[in-house]
Amino acid sequence: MIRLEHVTKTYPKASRPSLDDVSVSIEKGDFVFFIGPSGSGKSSIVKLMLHEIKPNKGKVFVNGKEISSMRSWKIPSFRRSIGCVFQDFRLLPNKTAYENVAFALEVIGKSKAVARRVVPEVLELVGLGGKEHRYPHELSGGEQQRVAVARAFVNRPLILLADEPTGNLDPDTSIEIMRLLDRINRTGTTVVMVTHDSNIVNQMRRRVIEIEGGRIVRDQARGVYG
Ligand SMILES: Nc1ncnc2c1ncn2[C@@H]1O[C@H](COP(=O)(O)OP(=O)(O)OP(=O)(O)O)[C@@H](O)[C@H]1O
Repeated sequence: MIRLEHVTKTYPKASRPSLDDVSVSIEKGDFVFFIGPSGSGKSSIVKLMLHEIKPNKGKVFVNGKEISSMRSWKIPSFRRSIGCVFQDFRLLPNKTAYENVAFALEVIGKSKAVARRVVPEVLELVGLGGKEHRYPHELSGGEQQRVAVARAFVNRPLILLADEPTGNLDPDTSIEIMRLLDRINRTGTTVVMVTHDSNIVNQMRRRVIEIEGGRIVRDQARGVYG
């Protein structure tokens, strides 16, 4: 599903690589945590997977395609095929929960009729039934993140990337968001999550890949934070 082959990434003006000869393979349906100290290269891995940055050396394969050589006009639709959730939710502030989720369908050309059928379903799934018409500022942080998860999942992506999705949430709310990601994973979606949250990692007991100084130092099935 996702494969990095000997990937090295050195940002312009940097004196040393942020990722140094990283190779990793993530299968369909996996649930993977990327952990490691601040600045170790975790977000850079997510950015490579989304083709937001390009490797200096090595190859990145997503869904069987080598994305490092993808034509630029194909990149927007490629990105839309991956669900993304971030620490800061990134909802559109002037759109309701319903509209935020419906917007993800609109941009891939789905009709309003499809949105009317699918959006309430997915908002129900994330536990926001009845709050469809609230604006982000009328929702708690946890609820906003649920909207973001609904938006990421509404197109039933094969891959969901989550960069510190619980970073702004309290422990109980974080666990609720993890339950959702776990449910999504059980539908067959591959979930890749960057986190500093040791409790979450220790509770979930999924694959843990630890990065330090741009290199993979541990790759453990059913791992702990360490
Ligand atoms: N656009 C950039 N230009 C130059 N250097 C960058 C850029 N983005 C990241 N870096 C550097 O690359 C290294 C890895 O950064 P990255 O954001 O991948 O780390 P991270 O593990 O996600 O950190 P954190 O946990 O703090 O979010 C850091 O040393 C960072 O300073």
